[in-house]
Amino acid sequence: MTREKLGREAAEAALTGLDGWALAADGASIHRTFTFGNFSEAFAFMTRVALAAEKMDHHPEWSNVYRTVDVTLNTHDAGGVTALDIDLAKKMNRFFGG
Ligand SMILES: C[C@H](O)[C@H](O)[C@H]1CNC2=NC(N)=NC(=O)C2=N1
Repeated sequence: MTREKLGREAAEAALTGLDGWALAADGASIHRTFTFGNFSEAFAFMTRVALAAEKMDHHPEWSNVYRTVDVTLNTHDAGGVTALDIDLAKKMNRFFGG
């Protein structure tokens, strides 16, 4: 099940090969900071992610300052990290990579 909470080891294993993402100290969320060339690039990324997130019905907790976007992902119902978070993190990395 995609909404099944991943334990610390499973979450860490899922993050290997996912550039830039780290598990929070409490194991309940994953984080990445994306840095762009300028604000327009950062906002374009957020727009693409927002549309994908809405389709998934899975939404990032994020903030944007100028050309950086800080992202936290978790699954509220599960109270931690699930495959949905890993899927959204992968999509973000793909959008970031071009
Ligand atoms: C009802 C709706 O499916 C839920 O509230 C969705 C919406 N977006 C969500 N986004 C995230 N990140 N975690 C969730 O658990 C979540 N739940």
